Amino acid sequence: MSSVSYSIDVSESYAFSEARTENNPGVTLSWKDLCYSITDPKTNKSRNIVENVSGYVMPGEVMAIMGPSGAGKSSFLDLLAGRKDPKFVSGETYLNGQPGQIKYVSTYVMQDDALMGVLTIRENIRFAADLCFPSHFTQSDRESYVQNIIEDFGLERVADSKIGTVFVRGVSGGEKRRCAIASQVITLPSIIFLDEPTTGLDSAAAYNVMNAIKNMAQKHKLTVIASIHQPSTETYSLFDKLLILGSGKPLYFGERETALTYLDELGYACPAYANPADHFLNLVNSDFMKDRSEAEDYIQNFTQLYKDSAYKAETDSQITNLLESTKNEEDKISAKNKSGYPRNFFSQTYIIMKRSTLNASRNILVFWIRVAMYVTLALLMGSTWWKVGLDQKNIQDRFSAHFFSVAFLVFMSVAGIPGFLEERLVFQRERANRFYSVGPYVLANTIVAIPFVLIIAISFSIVAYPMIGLHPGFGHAVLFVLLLFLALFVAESMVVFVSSIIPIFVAALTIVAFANGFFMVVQGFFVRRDSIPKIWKWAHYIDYQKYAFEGIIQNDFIGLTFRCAESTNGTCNCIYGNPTSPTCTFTGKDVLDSYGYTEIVIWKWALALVGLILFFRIGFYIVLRARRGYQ
Ligand SMILES: Nc1ncnc2c1ncn2[C@@H]1O[C@H](COP(=O)(O)OP(=O)(O)OP(=O)(O)O)[C@@H](O)[C@H]1O
Repeated sequence: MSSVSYSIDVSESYAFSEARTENNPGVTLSWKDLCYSITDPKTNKSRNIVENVSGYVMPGEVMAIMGPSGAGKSSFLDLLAGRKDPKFVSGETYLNGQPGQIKYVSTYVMQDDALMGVLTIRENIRFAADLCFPSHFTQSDRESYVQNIIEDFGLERVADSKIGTVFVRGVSGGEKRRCAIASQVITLPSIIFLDEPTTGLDSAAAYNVMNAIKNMAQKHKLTVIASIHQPSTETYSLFDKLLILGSGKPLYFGERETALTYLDELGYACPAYANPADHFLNLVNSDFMKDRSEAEDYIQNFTQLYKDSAYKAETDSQITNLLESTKNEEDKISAKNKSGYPRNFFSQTYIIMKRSTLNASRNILVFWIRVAMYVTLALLMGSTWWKVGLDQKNIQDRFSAHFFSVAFLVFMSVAGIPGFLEERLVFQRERANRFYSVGPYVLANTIVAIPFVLIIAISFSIVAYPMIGLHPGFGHAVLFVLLLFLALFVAESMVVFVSSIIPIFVAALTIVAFANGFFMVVQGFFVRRDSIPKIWKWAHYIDYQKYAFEGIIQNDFIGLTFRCAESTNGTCNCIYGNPTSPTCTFTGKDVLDSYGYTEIVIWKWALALVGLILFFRIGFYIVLRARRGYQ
């Protein structure tokens, strides 16, 4: 094992806790009479979700919050971690016996594993390290930390295996969970909150996860609090302290080792060979009692027994001692709190960009299947509209080709939603744990999208443009690609904007598909522009597909000369331009004029598309900013 120590200078970073050296032995977390109440929307009355909970956990200890389903475990964990609206909270929380901002010294690990499936365990942890270690750490320092935490979590054997996606079978559920935890606690924050870290794992995997956490807590003097559903006997034996909740009330708080003695004293001795956690939880579970008032009395009885017990008195006196002993000390933890991130704006942006590029380029579903689909579509279009020609009868075919190119390309941008939602989860966790802020993330997301959207626009055009036989000349082809690129970029920006508001795949897909369908209707292709009803005119002017389509037809038609139809007796029949044209031809301008497309200026239309990109990207930023980090 590497000998690198974990001493970190907190003055430079907030994702970090203090260095746990001999002079700084971690943070004791204590809380007194914590309550959380909400206003019940049905009855409009106040309802206590957590009631008068007191306790403390020392550095190096692991505390488990246990209780039947609905007992208030997650609510209490959130409350302790400072994630509940202070309006609904009462009671006090202390860091080393003093009030302090818990978010600066803690990390909250949520239940679901927000990881990038196409990256390996090492890559996931390494990117987290890159983001939250201050810049004075060299690359090799960071690598040593990454290696250390991989070893601490027993992940060495699978460190270079991918997490796994729907296409690639990855590591096991337990390994994935350990990686998710490792990548969020790499900075060894003084306090770690874990929301049901073992849920969904078999008992062996659950034990491995908790054992890794326990070892880490002891080795680095971390204070760990975890909500746990139903631990096995082995996992239960790893806890130092227990908080048992029932209907939001404390039924026991104290050493894990004395919990069974307490039950014994009450006359509920744990049978030999029984799982102590199961025994305790079965005893305090009133869910299946038919009479609700009897169930409430049952829990109330346990609450009172605990309130009157020596264990409760001992806890209160310990908390008082803790507060007394630090009363006259300088407020060490709050003094170090200031806003800021471990890396500067540009480093954050660069690291997120690097990770997103790697993620997108390896993600078959997100990107390469889309490229393949666009190329296939280009081939289909090319063979259908093959060398569309310059005859009068082909005018409508040309319009349709342009409409379809824009419409289909932008419609398929919904394929980006699943990839974005996966990335968003990672963002949400990392932001909540103060790895980086919203600005760098939005900027990185925007920059990374550029080459990918460009590849799509080029790969489609390179096939479709010559096959259909659009306006000859390199400049025209480049303009075609540019307009398609801008339209696609607006569509991608709309996708991330909508998905950030409603991060649910089916809902985001429906809304984006609806918006795109609506924009097609008011674009001015199916219905002449001057026939669009007044009530939909506004939509026509904010319709990004209109600007792309009109720019593309201007680019294609202007400068081309078309042949009029000739009747069988040789007379010329021109429906565009001069009906009695002596050359029996008409120009592309004649066509556009006849449909009322007289005011198109390509650069202005391109600017309108850039404006819409900015609109959605700024909207995306505002939505993410408006949400609290953990929402
Ligand atoms: N914001 C809220 N509005 C209404 N009820 C709430 C709110 N938050 C929590 N509750 C209720 O409080 C109780 C405790 O919820 P909580 O999720 O904390 O329990 P839990 O012990 O973590 O449950 P589980 O083990 O099933 O996840 C539940 O009855 C829940 O419905």
